[in-house]
Amino acid sequence: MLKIILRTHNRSFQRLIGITRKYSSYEDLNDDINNYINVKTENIRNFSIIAHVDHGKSTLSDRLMEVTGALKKGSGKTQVLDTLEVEQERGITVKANCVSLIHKYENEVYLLNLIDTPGHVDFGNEVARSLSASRGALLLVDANHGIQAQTLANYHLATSKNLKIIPVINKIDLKNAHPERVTEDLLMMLNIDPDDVLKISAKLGIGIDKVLQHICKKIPPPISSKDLPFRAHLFDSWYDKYRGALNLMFIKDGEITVDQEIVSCENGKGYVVRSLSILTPEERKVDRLVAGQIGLIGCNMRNSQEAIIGDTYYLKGTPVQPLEVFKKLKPMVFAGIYPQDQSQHLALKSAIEKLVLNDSCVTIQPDTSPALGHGFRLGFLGLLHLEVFVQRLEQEHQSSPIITAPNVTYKMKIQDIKGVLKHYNGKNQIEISNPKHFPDPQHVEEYFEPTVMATLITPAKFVGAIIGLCVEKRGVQIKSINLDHDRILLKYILPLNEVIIDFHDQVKSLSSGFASFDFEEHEYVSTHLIKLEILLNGSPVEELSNICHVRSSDQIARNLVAKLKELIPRQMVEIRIQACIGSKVIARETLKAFRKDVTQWLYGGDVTRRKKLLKQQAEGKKKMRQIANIQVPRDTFIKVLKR
Ligand SMILES: Nc1nc2c(ncn2[C@@H]2O[C@H](COP(=O)(O)OP(=O)(O)OP(=O)(O)O)[C@@H](O)[C@H]2O)c(=O)[nH]1
Repeated sequence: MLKIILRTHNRSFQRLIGITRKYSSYEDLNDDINNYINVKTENIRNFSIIAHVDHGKSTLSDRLMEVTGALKKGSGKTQVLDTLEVEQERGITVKANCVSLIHKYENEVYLLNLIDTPGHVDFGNEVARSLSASRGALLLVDANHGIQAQTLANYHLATSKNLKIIPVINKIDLKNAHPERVTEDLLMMLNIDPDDVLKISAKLGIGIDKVLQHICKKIPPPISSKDLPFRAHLFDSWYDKYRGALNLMFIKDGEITVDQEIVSCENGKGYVVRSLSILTPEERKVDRLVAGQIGLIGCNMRNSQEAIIGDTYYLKGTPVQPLEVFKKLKPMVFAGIYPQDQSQHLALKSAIEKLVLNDSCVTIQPDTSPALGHGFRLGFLGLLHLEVFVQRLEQEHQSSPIITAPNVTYKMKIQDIKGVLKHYNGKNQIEISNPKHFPDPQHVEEYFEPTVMATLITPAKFVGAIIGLCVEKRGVQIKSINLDHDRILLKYILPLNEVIIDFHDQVKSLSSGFASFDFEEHEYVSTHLIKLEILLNGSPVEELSNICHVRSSDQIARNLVAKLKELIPRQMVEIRIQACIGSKVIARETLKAFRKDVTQWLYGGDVTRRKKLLKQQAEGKKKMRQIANIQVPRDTFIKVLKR
C-alpha cells in the first residue's frame, strides 16, 4: 500500500517537473548540483522573511526547507538556520542566514534563495542588508499578537526598497489566534488587501505549499543579466580558520569561476577565487556562480578587515559601477572590553577582529585603564547586541573578557573662552562616550544627549503602566493612536541612555509580554549631565565612573555603593565607599574592618606590653588603608562591571 502511494507521489512529481527520466524524487532533484547553477534567471527568487521577534521566521524557514527537500522531514532539527550557539541557546536569530532551495512549480525548476532575518531591533542592520539582495519579503505576523512595532518598522524598510510583500499570518493553530482580526489590521494599518493574506501554521506545516506558490508567482526575478560583466555585492562575511574570510555575495551580473581574479571596488585589491559554493544549507561546491544567484566565495582573504560589507567586486580588467553602499549604522552604546589577564591581550584582539568580520557594525578603538590594563572600547547598536557579541567571543573564540559599564555618546558645547578652548584643541564642541574624558563642568556651556523616537504598541489595559515607565525615563509623548478596539500605539521621544539598559525588559514585564517596542535614532537634545565618580577610601576608581542625568544620579549612586559593599571582601581596614559628583558625596557606605584582637593571648601582665601591641596594629592598619584601593580583588571590578 505504502509503495503504491509512494509510486503515485513520484509519478505526479515527475509529471510536474517534466523531467521524467532524470529524477525520481525531490531529494534527487536537490542532489543534482547542476539544478542550482543551470536554472534560468527568470526562475530565481531572492527573498527575505521579516517579522517581529518570535513571530515564527525561523520555524517557517524550517518548513520551507522540509517541503523542498533541503531538510529531511522528521529529522527532529528545528531552527536549522540559527546555526550559532548563542542563537540556539537564546532561541533568537541574531544573524541573517541564507539557504538556496530547489523547487518545482508549474513544470519549471525554481531556485529560491531564502534569507531568514533577525527580529530584534538591535540587529536591524542584518535585515537592511538582507533586503538589499532580495526582491520580495514574506511579512510574517503572529495570529495571536498581531502587528507589532518591528512588523511596522520592517514593513516600511521593505517597501522603501520596492520589495514585493507577501503578507503571511502565522500560528493559526493557536487557541487564541485571531487571523480575521489581524487581516483587518493589515488592511487598516498597511493597506494590505485581505485577499492577498496567507494564513498558515509554520509549526504544523499548514499552508506552506501556498507560501511557495506565492513566492514563485508573485516575487519578481532578480534584475540581473548573464551577458553583462561580472558584478557581485558582498553582504555577509565570516571567518574560517583554514580558508580565511568567506564572503556571501549576491551575483548581480555575469558569471564567475574558480581561479578567476576578482577586484574590490572599495580598496582596489585583487583576489584569486579559490572556492565557490552554494548553501543548501550545508556548503556545496560549485564550479561557477551566475547572475541572480547568492553564493559563497572563498578567495584567500587572510586579513579579516579586507572584507567590507556592501563592497562591489568585479573581474580583473572589467571595472564596473559599484552597487549600493550600505548605510553605515552608527553604534549607539559603547563599552570597554578588557582581557582577564594582560597576557591574553593579543588573543582577545584577534578574537574581536575575527568576530567583527561577521558583525561589521561593531566599532573598535584601543583603550587603557589603570585597573584593567590595555583593552578596547567597542561600539554596539544596543545592549542585546553587546551581550550577544560578548557571548559569541566566549563561545566561538574561547575568550572571556571583562566588560565595563555601557555608555552612549554625549555632545558638549565648550565655553568660547580662549584659555578654556586650548584644553580641547580649540574645538568648542566635543563628543565623548567614555566617562574618563568627561570635561571640567566649569568649561561646559551646554550638554546634549542622544534621544530616540520610540514606537510602543500595547494592549489598552497596560497603557497606564507603559506611560508611567516612559515618564520615569524622561520620555516626551508625541502621539497616541488607537489602532483597533484593544490596542494603542504610542510614540515617545526618549533619552537613549534610559532605553539601552533594561527598558525593553521592563516594557515586556509590565505588559506580560504583550507590548512591543522599537526605536530609531532621533536628535540630540539639551540636557543636564554629571559625572558620577566612585571613590574607595578617597581614591577615584575610573572604571566605575558613570555619566548620567542629574535626575537619575542619586539612584545610580545608591545602587553602585550598595553593590560594592556587598562585593568587596571585608579587610583589616575600614573601607569608605563613596559616590561623588565633583567634591560632593551623594551616597556612601562603609565596609567595617575585621577587628583582630592582638592582645587576646596576653593574660593580665604588663599594660605597656598591651599598649605596644595595639599601637603596632594601628600602624599596620594605617599602611593598609593607604593601599586599600589596590587591595580590592580584581574580580570585584569584574562583578560590578559585569551587569
Ligand atoms: N503554535 C505555534 N507556534 C509557532 C508557530 N511558528 C512558530 N512557533 C513558535 O514560536 C516561537 C518563535 O519561533 P521562531 O521561529 O524562533 O521565531 P523567529 O521569528 O524566528 O524569532 P527571532 O528570530 O528571534 O525573531 C517558537 O517557540 C516556535 O515554536 C506556529 O505556527 N504555531
